[in-house]
Amino acid sequence: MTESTHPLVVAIDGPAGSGKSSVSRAVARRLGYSYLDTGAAYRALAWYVRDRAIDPADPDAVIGALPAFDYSIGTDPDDPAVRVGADDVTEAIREPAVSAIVSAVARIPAVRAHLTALFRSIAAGVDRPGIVVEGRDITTVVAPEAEVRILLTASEQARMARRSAEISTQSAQTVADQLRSRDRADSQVVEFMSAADGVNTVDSTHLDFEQTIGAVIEVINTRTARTSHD
Ligand SMILES: Nc1ncnc2c1ncn2[C@@H]1O[C@H](COP(=O)(O)OP(=O)(O)OP(=O)(O)O)[C@@H](O)[C@H]1O
Ligand SMILES: Nc1ccn([C@@H]2O[C@H](COP(=O)(O)O)[C@@H](O)[C@H]2O)c(=O)n1
Repeated sequence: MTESTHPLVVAIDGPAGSGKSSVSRAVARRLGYSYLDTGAAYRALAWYVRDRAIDPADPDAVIGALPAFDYSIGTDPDDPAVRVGADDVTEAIREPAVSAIVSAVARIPAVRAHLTALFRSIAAGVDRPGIVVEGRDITTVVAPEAEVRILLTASEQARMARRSAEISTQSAQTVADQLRSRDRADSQVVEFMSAADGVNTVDSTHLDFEQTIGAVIEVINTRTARTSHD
């Protein structure tokens, strides 16, 4: 067995509202790992484009905005602050107006290539022994060689109920419609509804939050024990 020189990568994908951010963050905290929310970068770009009145459906205009898009994110699970230039956009990127346009920005191949390179460089540079990276294409595109790859899923009904419990400013029906339409748009671009070869599925439909964290850590322990014996 040789000493690893790069942080152990735990890649987690899944549909909207499956618990990727909250569970990944909690798992990273428990294991003393870094945490990278890749959706935050797509959201921040959508926020930036909107802020500058650029049409998110115009790929050339969005690509033209990339060189000046000065993005940063914290990888400490206790402080994953998101900034664009001097603006702290941690809260703003969660607004429904950003959620409504993020899929249009995320479907542009040059945007995906730009952000994928950024994610890889952030993940390689962390100073903790591991990093949990979550999104839609982490197990398949961003880090297909990750030591641990997980599809975190839950039934549409469970995801909608959890999400609408968080959002008091919109009706349950509106929240459900938006979640469904974002998944539909995103799944035309990347596959995150079913697990790729070698990816472990954790279905949290009948698990509470704590049980889901436990199930993810169990996969990590199993996969890393196996890797260290290879
Ligand atoms: N197993 C679980 N049981 C109950 N609630 C959960 C569970 N997992 C996550 N949640 C809750 O579900 C909600 C959605 O979770 P989270 O925001 O982490 O999902 P997500 O996959 O990152 O969503 P999105 O892709 O839309 O950003 C949160 O309120 C979270 O606390
Ligand atoms: N790896 C990823 C991550 C996210 N996206 C796009 O960003 C949107 C927001 O992501 P959340 O995880 O915060 O919900 C998502 O709807 C996708 O459009 C992506 O394409 N790839």
